[in-house]
Amino acid sequence: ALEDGLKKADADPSVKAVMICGENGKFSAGADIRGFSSPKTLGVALGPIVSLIESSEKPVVAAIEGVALGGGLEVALGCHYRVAHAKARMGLPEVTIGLLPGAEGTQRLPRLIGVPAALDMITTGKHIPATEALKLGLVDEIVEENTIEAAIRLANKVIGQPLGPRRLSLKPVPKLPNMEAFLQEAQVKVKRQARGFLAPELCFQAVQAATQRPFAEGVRRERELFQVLLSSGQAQALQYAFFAERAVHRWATPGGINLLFIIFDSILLLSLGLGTMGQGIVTSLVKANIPVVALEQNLEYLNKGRKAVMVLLEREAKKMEGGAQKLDFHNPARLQFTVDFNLLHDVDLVIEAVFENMALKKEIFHKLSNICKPGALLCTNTSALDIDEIASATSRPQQVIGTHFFSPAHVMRLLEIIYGRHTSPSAIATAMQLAKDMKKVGVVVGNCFGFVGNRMMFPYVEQAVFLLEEGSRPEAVDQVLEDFGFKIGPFRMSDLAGLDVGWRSRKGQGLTGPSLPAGSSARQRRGQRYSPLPDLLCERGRFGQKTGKGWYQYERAGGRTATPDPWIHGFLSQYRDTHRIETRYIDQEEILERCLFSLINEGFAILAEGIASGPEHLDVIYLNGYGWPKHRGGPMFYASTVGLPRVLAKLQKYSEAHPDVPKLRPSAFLKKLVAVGNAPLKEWMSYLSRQSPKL
Ligand SMILES: CCC/C=C/C(=O)SCCNC(=O)CCNC(=O)[C@H](O)C(C)(C)COP(=O)([O-])OP(=O)([O-])OC[C@H]1O[C@@H](n2cnc3c(N)ncnc32)[C@H](O)[C@@H]1OP(=O)([O-])[O-]
Repeated sequence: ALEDGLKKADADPSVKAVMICGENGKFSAGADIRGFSSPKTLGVALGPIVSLIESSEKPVVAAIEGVALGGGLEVALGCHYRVAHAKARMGLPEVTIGLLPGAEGTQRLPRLIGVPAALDMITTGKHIPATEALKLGLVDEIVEENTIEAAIRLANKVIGQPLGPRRLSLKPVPKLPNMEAFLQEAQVKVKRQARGFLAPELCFQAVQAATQRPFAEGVRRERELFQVLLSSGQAQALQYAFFAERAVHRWATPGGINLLFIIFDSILLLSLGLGTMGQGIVTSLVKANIPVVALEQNLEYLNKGRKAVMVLLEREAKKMEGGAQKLDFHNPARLQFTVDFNLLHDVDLVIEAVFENMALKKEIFHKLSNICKPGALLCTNTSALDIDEIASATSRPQQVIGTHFFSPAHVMRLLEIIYGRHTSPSAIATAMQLAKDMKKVGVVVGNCFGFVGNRMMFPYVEQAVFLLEEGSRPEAVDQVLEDFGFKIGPFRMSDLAGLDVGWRSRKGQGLTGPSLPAGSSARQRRGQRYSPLPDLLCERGRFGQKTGKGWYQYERAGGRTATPDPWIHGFLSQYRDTHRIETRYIDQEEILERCLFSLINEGFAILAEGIASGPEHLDVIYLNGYGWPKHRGGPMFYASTVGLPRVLAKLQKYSEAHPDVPKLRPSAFLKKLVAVGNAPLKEWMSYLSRQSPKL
């Protein structure tokens, strides 16, 4: 249609100028991402149209409203002028779906805004607001009112003016005094951050080509690189992740009720507890423009919490400077701090964020149930505690719901929304809407120990520790998982989070500490293999970064640079001697498979139990809350690419070698999927009996 329209306009002498706009207040979100899974190469098809626009003998003006993303922005780059609405956003997000801007965008953008800004946009895929686009020279004008009228006004004004200087393909790439050095440094940075993810590096190479070759040759290079990415497998993983993230918005209750939208105009939200988690939650709420009251039990904690929240908010306000949105946190109508429990009477929604202690949480929920107005929703921030037990302390269990935020809560996008036995559909819908307003990815999951994310993490960490017992070292295990694409391996992660957290929980479960029955075997609990290694480290005060020592050593307490610790190596070999464990060499394949396949195995058990609605939900949780490398699509998608028969065979092998580790025993659901012939991921759920789904 675009091509036809342009040709008609060119051929019609009464047409003096052309304006291109989108429908319904959106310019374009780019190519249909679903189209990339077909072998057709859309980039090759769109590039010539962009060239056609640029070569028009009549001025072409883009009227950008809403979004101009990917191929949409590339179309706008072919236009001679660009007018944007002040609220519009622009970007070349192809990198985030494993591709590059393949419609000549990698060649035109650096010519328009210079190499540093173009590289930044193309290798990160970030969306920028119109105000920033104006500063960069990406658009010629921004308007507050009717963008289309403004674009037509501009088109009329420029009729007759020479178009040569407006054709980006004819412009040289702006020179930098130190282009070579700049590119070298940029490439190192891109490589370091990519960790095996191809698209950012190939995006870099395409922009580099723009600096080294004439336009037409640069375009050829861009197409070659695009084809490499299209067939890399990574693009498929990222495109799967894009749709998986949207699929988690669709959920249903056992009765089949699916409520998507609950609109709240003004909610007064109370965040209870101002520790690290509470501080992050309050910051996120303020950023989402939701009026919030932060409550603490005494003035000392309140003042400490308030100070920390203010620091976070000042930092966020700085980041948002120049943007359309302003943070309004000095206004007491938007954010107030209090120790007055009476304010509970008026709030619509409470997020309790005190520390993980069932007795304390129940006491608070009993109090909330008595004080809060009848419709108020009561959320508990917990990473493992039983929602039903917490709800049992109230007279309104249908309004109690778990909201598992991830630390730091103002940064991490994931929000596990945990549905108890009595939670109502509207409570779930409200929590999902809250997640959306907070720009988080809400995933509805059932109630079980550790919910989805942590429950899958337990066997992964367990295997990592067993591997140490058998002969590996923390840095060797971490290296394998970091090479796979995780930002940090399990031991670095454990040092960061604090070993004492798990220790407290194990003591609470009677797995270690004073409540452990006398005469318990050192390496067995309840008939299963158990490793006391993390407990032994904690007993020696090695809590990780906070104490300067954990699985690694650090420069000081609170230090962040992990160095392998000879003490740990000696301790491990002594431990193996004590327990008569023969040290063996463990190769990278075994490390990777035991850690990942045990985690995936748990995922199959979770699906079979109806704790999550589908594999996409598990993947979204891992991609947004656990640092799973995006270009591998999430653990369940990864399992489907490895092939379920292989995952099963390996689990069987490791399970035979370690019969006292139940988490290595292949789940019945995995076996069934293999038995029916390695079913594709989108069909998995159809093989489950729908007798008693929790979700
Ligand atoms: C090589 C050739 C050159 C071109 C390359 C490209 O352009 S690559 C592309 C470069 N472009 C991008 O990467 C942009 C990707 N898109 C976005 O970033 C966001 O969707 C948004 C900012 C446009 C709107 O955010 P929002 O929070 O307001 O809404 P929302 O996110 O919930 O989406 C609503 C519905 O639209 C759907 N859908 C959206 N876009 C696409 C698409 N391109 N395709 C297909 N579908 C798409 C989405 O799945 C959802 O469907 P559902 O679940 O209702 O059935």
